[in-house]
Amino acid sequence: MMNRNACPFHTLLEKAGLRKAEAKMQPSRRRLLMGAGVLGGALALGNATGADVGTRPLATAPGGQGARRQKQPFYGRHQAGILTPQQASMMLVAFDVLATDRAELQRLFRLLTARIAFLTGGGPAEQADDKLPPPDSGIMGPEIYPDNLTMTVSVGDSLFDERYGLAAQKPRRLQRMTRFPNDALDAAQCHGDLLLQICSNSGDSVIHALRDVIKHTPDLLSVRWRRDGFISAHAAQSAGEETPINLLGFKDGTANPDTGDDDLMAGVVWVGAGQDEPAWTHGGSYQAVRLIRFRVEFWDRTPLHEQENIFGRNKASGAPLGMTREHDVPDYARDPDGKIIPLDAHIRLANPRTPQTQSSLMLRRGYSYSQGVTASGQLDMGLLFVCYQHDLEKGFLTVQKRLNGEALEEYVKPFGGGYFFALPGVPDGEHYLGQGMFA
Ligand SMILES: C=CC1=C(C)c2cc3[nH]c(cc4nc(cc5[nH]c(cc1n2)c(C)c5CCC(=O)O)C(CCC(=O)O)=C4C)c(C)c3C=C
Ligand SMILES: [Fe+2]
Repeated sequence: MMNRNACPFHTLLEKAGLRKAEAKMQPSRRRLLMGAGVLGGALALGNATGADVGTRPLATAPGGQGARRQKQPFYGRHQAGILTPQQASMMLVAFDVLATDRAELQRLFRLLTARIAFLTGGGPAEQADDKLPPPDSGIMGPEIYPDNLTMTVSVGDSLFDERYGLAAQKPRRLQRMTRFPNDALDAAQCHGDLLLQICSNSGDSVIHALRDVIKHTPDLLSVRWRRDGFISAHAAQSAGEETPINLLGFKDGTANPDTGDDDLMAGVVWVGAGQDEPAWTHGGSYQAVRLIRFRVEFWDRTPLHEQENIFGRNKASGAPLGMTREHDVPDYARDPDGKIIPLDAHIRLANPRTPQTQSSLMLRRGYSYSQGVTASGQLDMGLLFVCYQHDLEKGFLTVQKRLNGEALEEYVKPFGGGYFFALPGVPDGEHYLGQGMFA
């Protein structure tokens, strides 16, 4: 077999960051283990560089009280919840904005900033006169624990219509999601002026955070659609070291770019000065959300080798077909006819790993969903696909076009979602989310 290190093609890919996740795996696992010994229960992680705390692995995998005290700093150059290692519970909630003018919209963003800063930091639940409705729902008791909560705010293309005079400030690639050939979009579960991605160690903190926001914004926000998601508690507690398994039984997230590599994140995830985008967008990211139902009954009757050929990976280990370890890197140049990994395998279409397709990299942060049964009596479960990229067209749209017609389509049905722009972070307590839009 050819020595990969001597191969100029691999050297190029490595330079381009494609193999860095693998290279970084060992030190990051070592830090995790060291941290577990030193810190015991997890505590707040610093954000000294101003970068998203997710660029550093969580120091430990706490349970009980430790987990409830785990905190993701709110202030920084980027919002939390993007590079942050995936927490166990998530909710996507899309809103229509009811603000009647620009000043009211600014009030909304100030209010959201204040609530998120409080909820993610924790503290005593607000009390009031018992003749008034309690300010807090009370579902977490008298003390609000941070519980590793992140609340990531994104805006949709419709926020930049005529209502608030923001058209000139619209991120250049932000657009309304349109139908792909395999989609069956339900209008009631698509789009939104504003999207909140709420993630936490537990479902009750996620619900508490949602109820808090709704309680504070009755005249400013109206829920448009909502979905709850989860990954296994075990994968979540590993702080990014163990890849979650999706509801088709495959590890999902293996080949994500390394969130600990700041240069790579600057090129893949964050909008920056090198792009033809309004200055206020720098530090933000394009977010594509797709609600995808799985035909699990049909999938569970599909032979294993067919399932594995559809993804191009071994089901148990997550390794690319023909390889042994999950983070082994497929070598498509050595398999030009798809004898080992079929040419229409999901991973091969999604990322052909050529220098030309390097520009379509993205960071995926998907969650499973499961809720009852469909009208036709099938299990209603699937994937809340979420990905972040610095350019929606080069990232999600290009990859989705390559995936159109893939073998996996027989088993999945996208029915909702939308495209959003995740706002840049809030540098300090003097600023608020989205402030740059109003400059
Ligand atoms: C447009 C982007 C993508 C959509 C939509 C998408 C849907 C989708 N994916 C899975 C399951 C897996 N995806 C995997 C890898 C993978 N998927 C995308 C993009 C989209 N997937 C990318 C860019 C990649 C990485 C490819 C690579 O770099 O090699 C995998 C393999 C493991 C992994 O790397 O995560 C699985 C499994 C489902 C079920 C799904 C729903 C339609
Ligand atoms: Fe995928």
